[in-house]
Amino acid sequence: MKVLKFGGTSVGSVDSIKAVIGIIENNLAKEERIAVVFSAMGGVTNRLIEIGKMAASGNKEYVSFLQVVEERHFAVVRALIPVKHQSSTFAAVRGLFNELGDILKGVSWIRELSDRTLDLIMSFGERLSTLVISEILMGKGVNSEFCDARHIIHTSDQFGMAEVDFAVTDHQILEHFAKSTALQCVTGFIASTTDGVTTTLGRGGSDYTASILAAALEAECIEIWTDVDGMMTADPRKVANAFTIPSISYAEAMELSHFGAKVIYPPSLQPAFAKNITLKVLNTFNVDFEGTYVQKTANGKDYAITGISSIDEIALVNIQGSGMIGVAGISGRVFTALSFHDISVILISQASSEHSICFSVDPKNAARAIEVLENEFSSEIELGHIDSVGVEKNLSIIAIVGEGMKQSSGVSGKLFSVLGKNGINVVATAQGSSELNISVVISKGDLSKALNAIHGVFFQSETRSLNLFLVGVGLIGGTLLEQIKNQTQYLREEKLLNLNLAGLTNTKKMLLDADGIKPEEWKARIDEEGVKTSLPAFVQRMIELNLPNSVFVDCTSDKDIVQYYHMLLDASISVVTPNKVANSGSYAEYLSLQRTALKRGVKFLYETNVGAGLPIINTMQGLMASGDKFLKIEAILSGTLSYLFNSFGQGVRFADVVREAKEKGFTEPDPREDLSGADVARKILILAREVGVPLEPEDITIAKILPENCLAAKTVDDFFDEMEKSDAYFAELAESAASEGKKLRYIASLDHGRAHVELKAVDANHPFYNLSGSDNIVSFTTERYKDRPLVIKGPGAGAEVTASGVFADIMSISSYLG
Ligand SMILES: NC(=O)C1=CN([C@@H]2O[C@H](COP(=O)(O)OP(=O)(O)OC[C@H]3O[C@@H](n4cnc5c(N)ncnc54)[C@H](O)[C@@H]3O)[C@@H](O)[C@H]2O)C=CC1
Ligand SMILES: N[C@@H](CC=O)C(=O)O
Ligand code: NA
Repeated sequence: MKVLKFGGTSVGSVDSIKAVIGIIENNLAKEERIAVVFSAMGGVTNRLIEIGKMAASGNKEYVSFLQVVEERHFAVVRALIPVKHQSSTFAAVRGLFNELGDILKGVSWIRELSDRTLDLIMSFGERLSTLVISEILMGKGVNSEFCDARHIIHTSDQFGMAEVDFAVTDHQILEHFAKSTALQCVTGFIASTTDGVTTTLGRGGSDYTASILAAALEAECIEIWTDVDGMMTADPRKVANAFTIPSISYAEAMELSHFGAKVIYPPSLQPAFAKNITLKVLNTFNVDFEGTYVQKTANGKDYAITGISSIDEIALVNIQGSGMIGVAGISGRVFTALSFHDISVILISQASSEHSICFSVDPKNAARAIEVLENEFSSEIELGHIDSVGVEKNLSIIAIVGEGMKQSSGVSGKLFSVLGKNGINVVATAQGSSELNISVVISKGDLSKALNAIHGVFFQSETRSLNLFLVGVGLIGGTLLEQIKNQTQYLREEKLLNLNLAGLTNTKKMLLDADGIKPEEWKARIDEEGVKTSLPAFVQRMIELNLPNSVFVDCTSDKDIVQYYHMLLDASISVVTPNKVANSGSYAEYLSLQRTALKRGVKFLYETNVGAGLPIINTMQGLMASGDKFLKIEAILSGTLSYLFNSFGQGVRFADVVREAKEKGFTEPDPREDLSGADVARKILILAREVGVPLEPEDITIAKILPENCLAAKTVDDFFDEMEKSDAYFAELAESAASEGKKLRYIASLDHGRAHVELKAVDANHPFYNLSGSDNIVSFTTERYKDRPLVIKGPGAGAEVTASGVFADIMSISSYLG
């Protein structure tokens, strides 16, 4: 025996009822013994309540509202019952509406709507839907019978939420089902007193009906047919990656539903749970989908938790005072007083200091809760033993639920760590000793971010998202987008990582889209949908979006962008950049960025500030962290200058090589920065700071490469003109080195806390002699690398290597965020 229950959406329209009939026929074809329970057509119960209230208030418009409800049922009859059988069904439906019309007329006369009358009015919803569907089945030749549950389920007269008399009910159900072999189409939600007065079963009432039937008939299974794919790991409207939980225990289902998951209402399934009856939650609109099995014990688990649930809005009440410490009975009084006033408590937390108790309630009860407690503890408050009672609003609760928590350690660590890394403050927390549920109270504004971030870390085999916001789509930014485009599939399939480009700006236009901008579409989309660029607005919008795992990528050489780094890091958004401006300003600025990132638990990564993609900064940070001491750094840090000195000479003009370097993407957006030595100075300054030497920009001595006329050039074009004029000067530079068998090298060094940059001619014995192309080289002499220095060498400029260095920083943030 199997009991099938179809909810309001499943019987809400002609099409959905067709699907329901198909499901029933399938079951019958398998020769399964089944019983079916129906809710009222979607929305009808609420409409009937509204109509009842209108009638009671003397509003005559209820009549036309009722006609609309009637027409909905007629439309189903017209569509799904063969014409020759329609008239009897029309007559029966009309009969019910006449009866309901009379009742409402009475209500409008006496202007009173008691709970008892309301139950009677509501009962028409299920009576109508069930009657119509049983007629449809009969029209299709199915041997079926309409069963008005008021004849078999008997209850107390607690209208609105009547209590079932199981002894009588079970007996009547067995008797009724023994009488007939026809398929029983049973009205959900409704029942009656032994005197035949109509009652209803409260929230989840139709599930309750199915559960009562299944328990009495000792069914093997209840199928709850609804409009979603079973119970999900999280609310899919809030977490796009949520997926169906294949198997869940009664206890877990109970916890999830307590915290807002609305697919089933487990308390109403208690009779079935008590008899270990399996429950399946299935989708009427996706019949072949497996759905969720709810059983006493769930089948093997793939994850440490089973699901995440939340309550969007709660208020947190806090009562505290030194007079509470060690005093027995305080919490007893708090909760007795609340329960006496019917205030339901959602979560309770008390620190072991006993100095305060906090609990959360529905915000609409918050003011009353305070009043109740202030009354209860008025004398303690007067004596100063209890400070006044406080309330905090605009909060949400998130609960992670799962029996698997019992066996695995580190679940709460993971929860709090992901919240911390996303800058989400935990206001209160509670874990029951059953270890089935850990709940956290957070600010309402962080709810969506928190749900997505938590879902990402606990359901890792589902794809996680990193949200990228890119500023500057020039050479490096553009190449980065190209690399991301080419890697999207690999990252998704192999690393289960979705790089979601959530925002993009160039100097003209900007575009933000939390759902993502495909890298291959960015140009077209920014053209069509972009709005005028404003960096403050971009940053503000990013912060407002409050997406989890957000990363700001600055691929500009903008000098004013730095001020936003602080704001971003402070909002727990990581920053990745090849732009050296932030790290080469004042030391105080450098330090403050480092500190803010640390404080907020996010990352500020800038590997490409020095040597482009070469692992220079990471290597230094690793050595520093593990306690090595830097004694000396010597380095060639300019790809552009390296290329120049490797290429010019013997008839090749200096200005032409500079042009080539620019075309190859080695130079700064303004090549004067490379040739003036400024770029190298910034880099050695950054390296000095990385090893703890607090230098300022003016502390670096820079040897000049260019003659005065070039340095004085006002524009980049003038600069090239001046270089052409200085050909003889450069030829002389190259020749004098070559004549001694030497090569020119622009070497930066840090020694005994002093940094300088000089132009040297080095011979073949010098370790920096053998370089080619845009090679950079750094040589670290440290306490651990004293006899032979640690050397890193390779191309230190260019679009591909720089963009891939930025990409690697982004990837390291993704691993950090887990
Ligand atoms: N080219 C290379 O080999 C390396 C470059 N870098 C650094 O990478 C950064 C980018 O360099 P490139 O891509 O070569 O420069 P680029 O000039 O080609 O690109 C920068 C882009 O940013 C845009 N931009 C500037 N300010 C902006 C703002 N406020 N809002 C929006 N967009 C803005 C510009 O219009 C330009 O399109 C620079 O900071 C550079 O120092 C670092 C390591 C190596
Ligand atoms: N312009 C720079 C690029 C890397 O920072 C260089 O030439 O090295
Ligand atoms: Na680097």
